[in-house]
Amino acid sequence: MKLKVCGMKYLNNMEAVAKLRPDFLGFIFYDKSSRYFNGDIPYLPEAIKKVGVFVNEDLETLQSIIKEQKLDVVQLHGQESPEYCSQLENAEIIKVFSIKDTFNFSVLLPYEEVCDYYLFDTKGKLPGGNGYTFNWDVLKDYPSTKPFFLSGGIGLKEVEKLKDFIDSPASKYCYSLDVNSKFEINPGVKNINELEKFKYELQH
Ligand SMILES: O=C(O)c1ccccc1N[C@@H]1O[C@H](COP(=O)(O)O)[C@@H](O)[C@H]1O
Repeated sequence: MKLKVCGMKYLNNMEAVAKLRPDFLGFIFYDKSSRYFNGDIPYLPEAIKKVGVFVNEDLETLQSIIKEQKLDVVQLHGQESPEYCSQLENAEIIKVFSIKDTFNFSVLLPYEEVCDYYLFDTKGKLPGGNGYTFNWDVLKDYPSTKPFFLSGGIGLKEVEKLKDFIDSPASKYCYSLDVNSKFEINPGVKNINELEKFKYELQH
């Protein structure tokens, strides 16, 4: 199972997280977020994919940020349409859907051909980074074969539940876990020891 660490903001912390070799590092390009990243992404090891997180961003602006920041992947966290996704170039696309207790999977259908991954997050007051888990049992009915990211409030306390999920049929197409606010000391500052512990505990 791959790991994405999202909401990176500060250089030293970014470098420390990168040493843990996550598969993806996420940068939030949404100026209303407390994790808003408005710098330049530094050089990172090639194996770590750089993900830009956007909420209903203007398409042209998004294209120029992809180019300037050399993003590998964009995570679309708003109400971006299938047409919007189909026009995007030069980055893989993660389309986000927010879930609480139930989910109508038919909304995925128009996105099947225009994005590379789905990400399932918890529905809350904010577009993302709410820090709550959703009912993962909903994913037992996942009808697609597209790889997805499991997100929303994942922290150290979820390890045992995650192991059960990973061992269950519901995780068949779960490609990566996505962590953010539950590993923070402050918004945008990740707790390295806790991330290390998370990686270790998931594997043992
Ligand atoms: O974290 C934010 O501030 C944020 C703002 C706008 C869109 C997405 C955001 N974060 C993403 O939300 C999920 C879940 O985060 P959490 O674990 O519940 O804190 C994650 O993918 C972040 O990338």
